[in-house]
Amino acid sequence: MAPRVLISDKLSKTAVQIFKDRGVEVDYQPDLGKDKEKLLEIIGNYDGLAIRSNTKVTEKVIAAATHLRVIGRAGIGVDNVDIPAATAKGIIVMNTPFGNSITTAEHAIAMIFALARQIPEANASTQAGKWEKNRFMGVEVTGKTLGIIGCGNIGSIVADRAVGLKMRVIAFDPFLSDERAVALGVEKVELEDLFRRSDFITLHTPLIDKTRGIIDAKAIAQMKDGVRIINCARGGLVNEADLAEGLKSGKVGGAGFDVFVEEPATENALFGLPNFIATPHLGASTTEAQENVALQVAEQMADYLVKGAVSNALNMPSITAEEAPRLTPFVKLADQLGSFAGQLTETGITAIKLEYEGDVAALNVKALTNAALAAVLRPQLQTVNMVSAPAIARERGIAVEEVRREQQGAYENYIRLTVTTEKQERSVAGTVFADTKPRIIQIKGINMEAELGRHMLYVTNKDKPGFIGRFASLLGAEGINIATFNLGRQAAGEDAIALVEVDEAISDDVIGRVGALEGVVQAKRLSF
Ligand SMILES: NC(=O)c1ccc[n+]([C@@H]2O[C@H](COP(=O)([O-])OP(=O)(O)OC[C@H]3O[C@@H](n4cnc5c(N)ncnc54)[C@H](O)[C@@H]3O)[C@@H](O)[C@H]2O)c1
Ligand SMILES: O=C(O)CC[C@@H](O)C(=O)O
Repeated sequence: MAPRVLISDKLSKTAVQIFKDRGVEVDYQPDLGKDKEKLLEIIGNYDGLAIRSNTKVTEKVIAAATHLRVIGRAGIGVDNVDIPAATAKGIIVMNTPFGNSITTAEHAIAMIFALARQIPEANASTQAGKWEKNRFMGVEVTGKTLGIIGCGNIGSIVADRAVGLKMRVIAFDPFLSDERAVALGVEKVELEDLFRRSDFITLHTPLIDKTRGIIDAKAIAQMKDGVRIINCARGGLVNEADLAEGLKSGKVGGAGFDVFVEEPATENALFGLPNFIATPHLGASTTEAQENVALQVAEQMADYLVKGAVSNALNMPSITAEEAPRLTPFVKLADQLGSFAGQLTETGITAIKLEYEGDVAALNVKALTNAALAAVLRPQLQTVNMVSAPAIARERGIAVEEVRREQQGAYENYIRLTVTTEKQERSVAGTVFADTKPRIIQIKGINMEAELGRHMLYVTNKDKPGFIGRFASLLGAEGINIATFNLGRQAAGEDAIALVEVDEAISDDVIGRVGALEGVVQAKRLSF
């Protein structure tokens, strides 16, 4: 029977034709993304789901998707897809990482000009018959400083265009190498410096814990009077209430937003404020970009459903059909080791080393290394996948080393991942037992044996009596159920580690209070 794909958001008709040409049945329902109940009702009938951003692929949708094998995002951001839930169910999530980057960068540049010359307000006033020539005094962009927060795909294209406009371009991106900054013609700066020096600030990061509210009242206070702020990346990067205050007081001279905390944004505190320009998440909406992403997503999904070929997957490496059964548990282990280290890494990575020992060293470790690299980089780079990870690591000046030792040590097979940053070296090791379940067996040289669950808490502390009681009481008082509790320590009284699985995600408040417990050195929430 031919595989069936549901397209639940508005996609170029090119996608429909490509699916058909490649032997895939296709059901095009462009407004279904808005109808959550209907989606839940019918999703069980499909092998593939092609989406843009209107369809929210929640845990509930995935639970109802009894036959789903692949979700294809015609675009970049996959924050509308519960990737861990999809991964747990073996559903591949793919995106089209580059198809709309130029278009989105152009939207940001359009916002810069629209703000500099107040084009939307001048247009409305002129068409209202007012001819207010003196009201709309603009500024030139030539010679002005543009601060780019997040210099990845889109940020780099914005930089290139802005350099062409004779702007002075500075960028804050903790993962931007000095060499890449030089190649782009941008000056790499610290965030405070960027706030202090920029005439225009444009955001191009994913929305992650580190970037949520990266522009808030404190940041705005450090900026130049009259600064203009552009957000064509994700709602939530800028605190909307704080920006509203900035616009009202005149501290912020204007803001151009394509994305909002709540979308669709039909009401918002920013609407109607002086020199505030809004577009309804149009960053990717050009004929060219929509053709690109529709064509690419349909090709990728059809190739997977018909031939089993995997490309641009965010949760799966490229593996041939023959290798799959033996490699799969090790891919999962490599992904867990990388994800563990990546979530704990907060500064620029300089090197990543993978050591394979025992049986695993004889396998196609390339796929495993790629899986680990993608997982290490994923918290910072939304678009990274197993295919793109090695190139991105190279581009960012990260040295990747692979070591194989086929003789066995204490374990039949063993993978150790070491991440070196500008500040420290962190290693984590794991194995796969006969039950094919990956286990973490060593963190920072401390032995333990733990299975990783969806919601984990990682605590490092001084090994002193009383810690476990205080910790468990705090979680108990919050009604947080502990699923597994794994401990390890260097030696009595020295550094100790607790790796704890809990049944639900832990709030910022609770994680802060765990961190403040006596004896705790670090407390971090991790999700897998
Ligand atoms: N408006 C739209 O329609 C539209 C279209 C496409 C993409 N987007 C969004 O644009 C954003 C950028 O996309 P991209 O393709 O350039 O992604 P990318 O992954 O190529 O680049 C993101 C960059 O952010 C950097 N970064 C990560 N953490 C950071 C931090 N704490 N501070 C500063 N920089 C940090 C990364 O190092 C990376 O260079 C994403 O949020 C994406 O979802 C929006
Ligand atoms: O599909 C769209 O219109 C938006 C896409 C954009 O947000 C993305 O992340 O690619």
